[in-house]
Amino acid sequence: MSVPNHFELLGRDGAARTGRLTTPHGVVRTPAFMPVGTAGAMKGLHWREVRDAGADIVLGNTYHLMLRPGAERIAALGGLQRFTTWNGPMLTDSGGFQVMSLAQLRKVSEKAVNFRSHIDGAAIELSPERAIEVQLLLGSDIAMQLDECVRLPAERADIERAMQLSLRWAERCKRAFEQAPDGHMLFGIVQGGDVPELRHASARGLVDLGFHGYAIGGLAVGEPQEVMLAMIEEAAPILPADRPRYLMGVGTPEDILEAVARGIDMFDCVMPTRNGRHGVAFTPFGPVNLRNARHADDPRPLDEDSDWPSTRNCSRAYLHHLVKSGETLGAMLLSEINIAYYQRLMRDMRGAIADGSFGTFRAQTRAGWAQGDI
Ligand SMILES: CO[C@@H]1O[C@H](CNc2nc3cc4c(=O)[nH]c(N)nc4cc3[nH]2)[C@@H](O)[C@H]1O
Repeated sequence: MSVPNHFELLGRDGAARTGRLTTPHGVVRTPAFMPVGTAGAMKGLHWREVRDAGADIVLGNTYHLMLRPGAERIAALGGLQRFTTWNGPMLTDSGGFQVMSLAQLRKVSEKAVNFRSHIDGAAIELSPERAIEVQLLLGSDIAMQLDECVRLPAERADIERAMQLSLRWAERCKRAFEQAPDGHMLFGIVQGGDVPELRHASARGLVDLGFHGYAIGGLAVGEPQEVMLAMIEEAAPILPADRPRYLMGVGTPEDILEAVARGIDMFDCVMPTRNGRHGVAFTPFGPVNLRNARHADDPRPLDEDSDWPSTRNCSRAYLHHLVKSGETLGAMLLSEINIAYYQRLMRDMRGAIADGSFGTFRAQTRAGWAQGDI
């Protein structure tokens, strides 16, 4: 039985693509950046700011939400969209990655991953079937398979073991997802570390199973950018051209630009909000650290040409003062400024791909970042 396709390719420019992904809660324009609302909130922002900044879809995490407030409780309260009042498309990660990075005393077996909650030490078992059950209870529009993500560098034998386990878990997730309501999607996740032939085997195995979309995982885990980009080049051409491709956990504006140039459609990363909370703004001329004393008397805004009010109106001196004073408003303003910058980058890439000028856009954008902040 073929898997329904909710993705429509609208244009291509080289390997770069622009399209539309239709979900039960709305349409997602691609290339798309998904702000990360891990535990059902976007740190430092109201949902209306996330929406106004141009985000079509946000990400939530199974691991966090199943531990607190609990998947059954969110289902009883109407599902994640109603519970959070975001009310738009949502993608949920399956928990595989968070278990590896957050849980204590975790043990991976064929059956499941067993761990103790980092919140209260409760013993938890997360199987492929439970990971799907949780995401169906949350009601996310796009669910992710349960997988095992190996941090790099790693031994080839361990990368291969985790890749093969993830493929077997992909099949179990696909079976468990058969009861999902119409329109909801399940993405497989390509593993294989930094080993090309393991990336090929993983991608081919997932395509043989058939998914609504395909994520490339096991990256943005400490490897150099050139390794990440090389693994995209190994995996992307094997994935169906008419289905969405999602690079998990990525990344900086440059990572995203270069991944779009290699055929990636969807991204998520904590960087815009995390760096915002640490006083760093993303701009067309590269990152600007507002903690730096050089901003103390600077009346200029971060970018007078920006269409985002805070970026165009707040002086660097004010942002520097807020950050140095530890005012909450500093973290809030820089988080919205960064989310708005990422969404503007995605919007500009969609336009450049649509009119065949992505190559020029890529060169001009990189030149702006290289110029640095003056
Ligand atoms: C380097 O910065 C740290 O790393 C994270 C971003 N990097 C990342 N790589 C990921 C890989 C996977 C994967 O293989 N599978 C599943 N299911 N989810 C994933 C989620 C991922 N996120 C940030 O959260 C930050 O803490």
